[in-house]
Order: sequence, then structure tokens, then C-alpha cells
Amino acid sequence: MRDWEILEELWEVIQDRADHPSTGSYVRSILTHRKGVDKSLEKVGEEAVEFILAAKNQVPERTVSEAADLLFHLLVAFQALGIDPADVLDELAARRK
Ligand SMILES: N=c1c2ncn([C@@H]3O[C@H](COP(=O)(O)OP(=O)(O)OP(=O)(O)O)[C@@H](O)[C@H]3O)c2ncn1[C@@H]1O[C@H](COP(=O)(O)O)[C@@H](O)[C@H]1O
Repeated sequence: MRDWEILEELWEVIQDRADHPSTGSYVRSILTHRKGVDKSLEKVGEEAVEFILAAKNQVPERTVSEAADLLFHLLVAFQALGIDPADVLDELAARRK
């Protein structure tokens, strides 16, 4: 079983793509898209719907795959919006009862 470090690693890759030109990079293509932030938000919405449909249709493998797409695109949207995932984690920690 993998631990949560993959999310941290992925965040570092996304930041690297934001900071450096990289031909053929999917992340960079979203971050530099002419619609900018809207493109990343559109992808989050799209992947959320695909996740819900897979879950409702009870297709476990597809649901896991769509969940991965959703988490990935959420991180890309954080980058586009200038949100630090650490702030989101702090928010969750602050809600612990
Ligand atoms: N985890 C991912 C990842 N998950 C999904 N995707 C891409 O997200 C897209 C999913 O969009 P869709 O399912 O909507 O497919 P699509 O219709 O072709 O996409 P659009 O044309 O609508 O954008 C696909 O092109 C996938 O390749 C990802 N692309 C990259 N990563 C990670 O990001 C890293 C950096 O990627 P690059 O920026 O491409 O170097 C990679 O090493 C991976 O670790």
C-alpha cells in the first residue's frame, strides 16, 4: 500500500512544471492555457462528474481511476489559483475534534 507521499511528490512536479517550460507537459498545457484558471477548474468539474458516474455505476476500478484524475486535477487547480495545499491540510487539522 502506498502512503500519502505520492501527493507531495506530485505537488512538487506540478510546481516544477509551473516554473519551467516543458514541451509535451500536460500540466504546463493547463497552467498556460489561454483560459488560465478556468481551464483547471473546468477539469476539476469534469473529473468530479466522471468520478461520481463511475461510483454510481459501481465500477470499482474506474472509480479509483477517476478519483486519481480528480485528486491530480485538484492539485493542478491549486497551483493555478495560488493555493498552498499545506493550508488545506491545516484547515482539515483544525477541524479535528
Ligand atoms: N497524474 C497525472 C495525470 N493524471 C491524468 N493525467 C492526464 O489528464 C488527462 C485526463 O484528461 P481526460 O481524461 O479528460 O482526457 P482528455 O479528454 O484527453 O483531456 P482534455 O483534452 O480534456 O484535457 C489525460 O491527458 C491524462 O494523461 C495526468 N497527467 C500527468 N500526471 C502526473 O503529472 C506529472 C507531470 O506530467 P506532465 O506535465 O505531462 O509532464 C506526470 O509525471 C504524472 O505524475
